[in-house]
Parts: sequence; C-alpha cells; structure tokens
Amino acid sequence: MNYQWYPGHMTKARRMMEENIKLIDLVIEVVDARIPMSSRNPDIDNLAKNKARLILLNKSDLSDERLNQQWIDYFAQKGVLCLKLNSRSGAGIKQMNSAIERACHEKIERDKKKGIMNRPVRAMVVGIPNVGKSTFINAYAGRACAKTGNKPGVTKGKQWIKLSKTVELLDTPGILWPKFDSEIVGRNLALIGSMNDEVINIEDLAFEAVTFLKNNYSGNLSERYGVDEDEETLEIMDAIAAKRGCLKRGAMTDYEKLAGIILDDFRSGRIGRITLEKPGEEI
Ligand SMILES: Nc1nc2c(ncn2[C@@H]2O[C@H](COP(=O)(O)OP(=O)(O)OP(=O)(O)O)[C@@H](O)[C@H]2O)c(=O)[nH]1
Repeated sequence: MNYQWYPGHMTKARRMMEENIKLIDLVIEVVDARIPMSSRNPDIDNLAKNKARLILLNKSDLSDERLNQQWIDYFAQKGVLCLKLNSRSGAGIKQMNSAIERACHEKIERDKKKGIMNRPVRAMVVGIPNVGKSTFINAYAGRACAKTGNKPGVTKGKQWIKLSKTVELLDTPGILWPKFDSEIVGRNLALIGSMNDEVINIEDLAFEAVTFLKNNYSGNLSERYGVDEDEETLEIMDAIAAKRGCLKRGAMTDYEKLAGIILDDFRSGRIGRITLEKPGEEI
C-alpha cells in the first residue's frame, strides 16, 4: 500500500462516502483482525449512524483465534454484529448472507410491515486501505457476480452486484483513512505492513515486533528461530541474525537485512497468528 492522505483526499473520500451512504441500508466495515481498532476509521461511527452495521475481522487466518472471539464479543456488546473472515480462502463467506439478514433484521421487518416484501438490502463495503476490501468483494460476489446496472433512483454509474434474493452490494468499496494522530495506530499499521516501509525505520519496527512477541506470545520466537526468549530483545535479534546469516563484515549484525526477515515473517504469520490489540486498550 502506498496511500498518502492529504486533507483534500480526505474531504473527497468523506464526500463520496456521505453520498453513497444515502443509498445504503447496511455498512459492511472491513477491519484487519490483527488490529481491529487501529484499522478503523475514527469517524465511522458517525458516518454509519442510523445504518445497519456489520464488522468483518478480515485476515483472521493471521490473527489470534482467542482474541478474534474477544473482539467479536466486544463489538456484540456495543450492539454491532461482528464476524471473522478469511477473504483469501473464502472461509467465513458462506455465513455472510444470514449475517447480513441478521444485521438488517429491523429493516426487513419494517419493510414487511409496510407490505414491501422483496426489496433487497443494499450494502456497501468500507474500510481503510489494505484491509482486504476488494478481496472480500471478489470472494463474496464470486462468479455469481451479476451487475444490476443503473436503476431508477440509483446514482448513474454505480454498479450493484446482486448477491442473493435479499442482498445487493455496491461494487466499489469506500476507502477511509485511519486515525493518523495516534502514534500507536501508526506503529500498528506499520507492524502489519499497511504503511509504506520507506517512511519507517524498519530496524526500530523489527525491534518492536520482537519485543511484542517476547512479551505476549511466549514460545513463538523460539519455535520459529530456535532462540532463547529470556534474553533481552537486542540479544534475541543478534541470535536470529546469527542463525539467519544476517552478518556484515567483522561478524557485525546486518540489522537492515534482519529487520526485513523478521517483519516479513511477522506479517505473513510465520511467527504464529498474532493480534496486536486487545479490546478496551486505548489507541
Ligand atoms: N492472509 C490474508 N490476506 C488477505 C485477506 N484478505 C486480503 N488479503 C490480502 O491483503 C492485501 C490487500 O487486499 P486488498 O483486497 O487489495 O485490500 P483493499 O482493502 O481493497 O486495499 P486498497 O485497494 O488499498 O484500499 C492483498 O495482498 C490480499 O491478498 C485475508 O483474509 N487473509
């Protein structure tokens, strides 16, 4: 991902979202299951006010199963239906239609009372960059992706994908920005690889990743690299470097190369399934 958000972009994104949302019954918010808070837009609760809501913990194949459930419970307590998903493999997609019906239960019931029986639920996918919005739309729409085209009352040019008798999905996702003003959010986005590595000190980031693993996922580092986790972070990193041949002249650790290896492993789940945020923590 290589997004640069400027005030102009944000205003435009917000305007598009505000325009599209008028047509929408259900806002499907895709977040990264490893950082369910940091990968949300700070304004989403306002933007999606008075709409049916569904939060998808995407990339749940990479996140901690125990924390997936805690997050699902956390959002449920706030009255928002939340499901975990792996858009890449399609795991969790089957449950979507019934989840959508559950999320839109009130709207469907209201329609029924008015004698409207078959008006589809109109849904839109939103989320910050790189959370997997397009992958989800493709996986969900699948081959049965029938575009319903421009209908009366629908802004010209918008395409609706008919997903079932009850659901139509806007084909383009709404892209929103993350909460920039929080250092924790920036760090968490960087750790999962949703920031441009060129603007980050990757050596510091790898240090953070190792410290986090050492403190929260005991056993993962030793299993992946065969290192002693009781050592200090820097010693652990040097030990990984020695094992992985990340050495410069004079047997000095090549921290840049090492950071690349550690971050790559961290982001792809090779050091285990990891969730960086727990419900209730401040970001
Ligand atoms: N492991 C895993 N990877 C996923 C999953 N969903 C998406 N990805 C990967 O995440 C990356 C980003 O996915 P996209 O679908 O392009 O994300 P997006 O939100 O549409 O991104 P933007 O277009 O930048 O807004 C891709 O490399 C996907 O293959 C998932 O459930 N699990």
